[in-house]
Amino acid sequence: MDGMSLDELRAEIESIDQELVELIARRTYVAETVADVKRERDLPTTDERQEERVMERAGENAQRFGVDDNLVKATFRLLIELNKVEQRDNR
Ligand SMILES: C=C(O[C@@H]1C=C(C(=O)O)C=C[C@H]1O)C(=O)O
Repeated sequence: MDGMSLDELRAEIESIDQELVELIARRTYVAETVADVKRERDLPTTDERQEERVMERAGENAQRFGVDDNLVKATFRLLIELNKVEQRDNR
């Protein structure tokens, strides 16, 4: 990163942002498929134990990569909530 111009650094962020959106789209798509399975089995949208596992993993991965775990956990909290809104809308 050292020695890169402001424009080059911003181009790098733009490319990362695109990857992030692609990953969010993939996560949302899989969660929609999870919702289909739940609907078939008459299971509730929310699974608190699974949410705890996801949040714990998020914290562990944040530490592994040396980023603030509150930031990472807040991001995952939002992703989970958005998925549940989407799952409920599709019921
Ligand atoms: C996707 C699921 O549905 C909900 C959303 C979750 C998520 O976004 O990670 C986790 C648990 C559920 O409350 C699931 O059960 O796996």
